[in-house]
Amino acid sequence: MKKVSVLGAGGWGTAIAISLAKDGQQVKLWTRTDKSAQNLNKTRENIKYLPGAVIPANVTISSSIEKSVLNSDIIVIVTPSSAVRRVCEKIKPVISKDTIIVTASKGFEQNTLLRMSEVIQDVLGKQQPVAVLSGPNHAEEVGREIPTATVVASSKRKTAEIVQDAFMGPKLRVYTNPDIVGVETGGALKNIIALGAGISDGLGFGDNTKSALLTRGLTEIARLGVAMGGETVTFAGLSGIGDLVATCTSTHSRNWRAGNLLGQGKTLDEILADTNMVVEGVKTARSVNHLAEKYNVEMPISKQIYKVLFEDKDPKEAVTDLMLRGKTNEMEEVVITQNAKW
Ligand SMILES: NC(=O)C1=CN([C@@H]2O[C@H](COP(=O)(O)OP(=O)(O)OC[C@H]3O[C@@H](n4cnc5c(N)ncnc54)[C@H](O)[C@@H]3O)[C@@H](O)[C@H]2O)C=CC1
Ligand SMILES: O=C(CO)COP(=O)(O)O
Repeated sequence: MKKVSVLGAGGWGTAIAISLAKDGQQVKLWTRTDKSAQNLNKTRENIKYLPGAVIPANVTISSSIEKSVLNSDIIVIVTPSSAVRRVCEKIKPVISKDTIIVTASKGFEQNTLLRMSEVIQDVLGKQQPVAVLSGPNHAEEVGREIPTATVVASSKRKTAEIVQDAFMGPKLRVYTNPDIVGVETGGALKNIIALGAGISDGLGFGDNTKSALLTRGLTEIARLGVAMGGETVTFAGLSGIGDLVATCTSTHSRNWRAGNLLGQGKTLDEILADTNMVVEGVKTARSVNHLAEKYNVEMPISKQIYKVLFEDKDPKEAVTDLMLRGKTNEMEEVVITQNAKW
């Protein structure tokens, strides 16, 4: 049995805590406010973020982050990506150098453009063992114990395998992968394409359109991911195409839902004001606008979505611009890499 702390009690943090507790781990779940801790303790249900899933008795819920991480073997950080640095700063004085830190948040840090695992090592040091958990994993389904598969990536095989053992169970199958960059970028970048898939559905377009968006979206995700150091083949796996399909085709997805409303004519401000949930793709679209420039890669779909989000571009005009973009060859610029190994 492992002692696992889950930091962040939104939908995904709650589902992770439930899944780990059902597999027999000793779980502590940290939530930001006293009020939220009291409510979760009283109802044993996260009514705001994951209604309908019972939080087992072997999950200890607290609003004290210090108490929540004390003596843990594994700490899973699953707040919105914008809060990951602050969370690391808070736990730094209390955690051991051997504790494995897992990031389950999908995004980049806005001002530094760092991946979440890089943010963690920036604060806690390069020696701290770090892993990334990412895959097609809607909290609503994991919380209801619907069979799901996911990936744990780490530069150290032992670290990945410890996390794999802790999470693996009859309802959650866990694969390991040495390609931390590929797994992490796939999980973050698909949120932008999910916004696009939602826009397409909101505009009343069809399956052909969405399939084109996903396929060409995957091309540009892999293009940037490989430029950042990821392996081509990772984007064909669960954290690449797998998560892209789950997110772009599901009404569970907050990114798809936000895009759908944009396609129907709502503004971004209206949409964000109307939800208490995090829509990571919005901030990621900003980061990727800079990352594409930094790595000198073409990301036409992400670029048009950026314009719709932040430059008031009419989504229909964005689609026309994508359709009439300069002619190209499907096989052009395909870069095959495979370097990451243990
Ligand atoms: N919901 C899902 O199915 C999945 C979500 N993720 C990722 O997990 C991360 C968290 O998402 P969800 O759990 O869905 O969030 P959510 O939208 O369900 O709820 C957000 C949670 O974050 C908390 N929060 C907000 N600001 C915070 C801060 N500064 N410090 C600590 N907590 C803060 C809120 O109190 C709330 O509990 C995101 O990066 C998301 O992309 C990854 C896989 C699946
Ligand atoms: O990452 C997810 C599923 O794997 C959840 O996606 P959303 O953040 O769009 O809900």
